[in-house]
Formats: sequence, C-alpha cells, structure tokens
Amino acid sequence: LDGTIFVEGNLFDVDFSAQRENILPNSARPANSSRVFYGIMMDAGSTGTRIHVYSFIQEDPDGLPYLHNETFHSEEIGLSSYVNTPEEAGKLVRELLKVATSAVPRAMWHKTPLVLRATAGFRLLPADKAHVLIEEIKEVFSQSPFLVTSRSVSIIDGTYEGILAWVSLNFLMGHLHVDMKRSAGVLDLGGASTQISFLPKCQKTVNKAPTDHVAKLEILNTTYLLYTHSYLKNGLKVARLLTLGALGDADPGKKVFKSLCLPKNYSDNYTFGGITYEVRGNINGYNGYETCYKEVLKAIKGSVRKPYNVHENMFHAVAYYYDMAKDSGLIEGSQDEHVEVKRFKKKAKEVCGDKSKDHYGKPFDCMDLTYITALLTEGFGFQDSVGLQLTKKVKGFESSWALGAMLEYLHKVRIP
Ligand SMILES: O=c1ccn([C@@H]2O[C@H](COP(=O)(O)OP(=O)(O)O)[C@@H](O)[C@H]2O)c(=O)[nH]1
Ligand SMILES: [Ca+2]
Repeated sequence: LDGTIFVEGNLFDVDFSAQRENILPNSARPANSSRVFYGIMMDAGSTGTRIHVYSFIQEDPDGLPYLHNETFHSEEIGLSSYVNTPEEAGKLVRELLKVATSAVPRAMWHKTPLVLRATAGFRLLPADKAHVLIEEIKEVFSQSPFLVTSRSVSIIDGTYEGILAWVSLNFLMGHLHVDMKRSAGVLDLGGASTQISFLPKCQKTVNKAPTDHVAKLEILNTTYLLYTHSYLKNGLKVARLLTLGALGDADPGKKVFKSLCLPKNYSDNYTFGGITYEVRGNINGYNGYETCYKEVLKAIKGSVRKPYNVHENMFHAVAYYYDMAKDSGLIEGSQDEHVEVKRFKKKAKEVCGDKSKDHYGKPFDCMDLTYITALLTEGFGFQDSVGLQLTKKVKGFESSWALGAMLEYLHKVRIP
C-alpha cells in the first residue's frame, strides 16, 4: 500500500460490544488466512450512501486477487444532500462504519484500507460546500480504527467513475483474469450523472471519438483504451429538473415548474440536492408519450453523444436502468434479464398513456421511462432491437464501480 498514515486504536464512540462475540462471519474466514485481506469502499452517490466491505484472496502476488466476500449496506440518502448540515453527513458515515467494524476481524482493522469516493451529487455542489463535507468525512475517518491515508476521501471525476464501473463488471465476470476480448460494456444511470464505457473492437470508434472520451487503463502491465464518458446532469433525478426547466434556477422557491410528462392533476414538491422545487402537471395540452418525449429531449439534445459504433459491444445496464425496469414491471428482477431497447419505449407509452390511474404513487414514471428510452436511442444511438443485459449483481456481488475503485486503490489497476 502507498505511504501509510494510520490511526491506531478505537478513538471514537462506536459501540463495539454488541459485535465482539461474532466479529468475523464464518464465510469470510478461508482456511489459509495469510492470503486474505480486506478493503472498505464507501460510495457517496447523489441519492444514496453505501458501504462495501470486501475480502479478497491473493493467490498470485503479481496477479489480480479474487473477491471472496462482500458485506454491503446502503442508506437512501446522499451525503451531498447534507450540504448545509455537514455534521449530519458525519453522523451517517459513522453509522455506516459500524458495518465495517463487524465485518472485518478486529485484528485486521489497522491494516484494512478505508476509502470513500463521491460522485455526481458532490460534483454539482459549490466547491466550498463540497470541501466542508469532505473535511467532515475525513475527520470521521481519522477517528476510525481502519487504515486511512491522504488518498482515502475524494470526489472522483466522471471518467474515473465510468472506467471503474467497467472494471468492476468485467472483474466480476472474470474477463480481466482471462479474456479481455469478451469484455462487456457498461451503462450506468445514476441520480445525477450517467456513464457509458466499453472496450472498442473497431479502431474507428476510437479514432472518431473526442480525445476526452477515450481513457487509458492499465491492468497487469497491459494498457487498454476504453471509450468512456460521463454526462453530468444526465442522471435520472437531475434530468427531471432539466425536463422541468428547473435546474440552475437561482430562486426556485418562488416558481412552479410544469411538465406534460406528469399527470395533469399532479402538484407536489420535488427535492433534490437539498433544494425544493414546486412541480405540477400541465393542465393545458395533451400529456402522453409523444409530447413527453419532446420535453425530455431538452436534457439530451446537444449534450449526449453517439459513439461511432455502439453496436459492436454487448452492454450491461445498471443502477436506475435496472431499478426502473424492475419497478415498472418490465423485468421480474429475480435474476438478470435481457431486455430490448424497444421494450422501454413500449413501457413508456403504456405508462404515459394510462389515463385510468392518477399515478399518485409514481408520478414520475412516464417521465423517467421516456427519458431512459430517449437517452438510449437519441442519446447513445442504440437501435430498438438491441438487447441490454439489466444487471444488479454478478455472482452475488454488487456490480457498482466501488469494486473497481477498491482495486484501483490497491494498485491492481491503474488509470494513467
Ligand atoms: O451499489 C449501488 C449503488 C447505486 N445503485 C443504484 O444507482 C442509482 C442511484 O444513483 P446514485 O445515487 O449513485 O447517483 P450518482 O451519484 O451515481 O449520480 C440507483 O438506481 C441505485 O439503486 C446500485 O444499484 N447499487
Ligand atoms: Ca452511482
């Protein structure tokens, strides 16, 4: 590990007594524990804060480790929403750390790296406010019994996020260990940003891409060129604000934002990133899929770019692609499912056209499904007949970028 400054001892008031009896879950203790190590990655997303406690087995010191176990816990509030109450953010981080103290054996605490990476929710905050939150998290980390370094807490840029999601998925599928040619692309739809990442098979895809859409990635001394890009503000929750024309409004408290994507009689507050907006359905005009589609294009046209040949790759669609497909009944969600792009469109039409329901339970479903359809087709250029693999977990492990970030922190992958 890199230059290690670590804080020893239990300097803070987490109640360890409850966990003392069973610190190490049985499944996390392989026969030869000398080759086992742990790593803790927190994901400070725009709509949630999660902790992944990994245990790895290192067989070949020069190769990639194997993921042995993951303890995962998620809270549905983004740390960035505590923009004006940083001590609340600290409290949540401290709470989540209890998951780590019970998942990692006490004897390993001092050599287990503790890392937090923040994504688009933080990127959208004013720099000074983000700084205060980051300092608060660093303070909580410094009081933890884990291995904390100067690299432990940071906001990652979208390119990193996209690369790391690709690394995670392909690591879990075994492609990084064996055959990179079989790698799969990743579409990640978060609350505030969205990423597309794949290993181009044809040179023209690289040549035709703007230079900041191609990133170098080094795994075990081999360098790969990935097509990757993150679109800030194109995450599902921020795209709602773009569709409503509300994003960036200096004084949203005084206005009402309307959309033809919302049920006509709908009226409520919508909060994102610590700001509340008053939103309504549009009484005047036809609300349905076609009019909604035109509205959501405001968030896509001129900002999302089509890769030269997006069809050369098989893609896994994660995060809100999966959640929306599951919540709207497009997939069962019992296991990963292959879904053609046109089924998102069909579902969007069905939901937007359903006047029988008032949609009070899920007023944004029409907007969200229409946005996903438009993002995939108008945005990235997927044809209707293309199938996407909707993925939540691979082999029982979360398919989040967090695993890739852990491997990067451990110097197993490098982003030069
Ligand atoms: O380990 C994770 C982390 C996030 N998500 C999904 O990611 C979306 C939320 O995105 P996030 O809050 O991370 O926003 P971002 O900061 O990425 O824009 C939701 O669909 C979550 O279910 C997930 O499936 N697994
Ligand atoms: Ca995310």
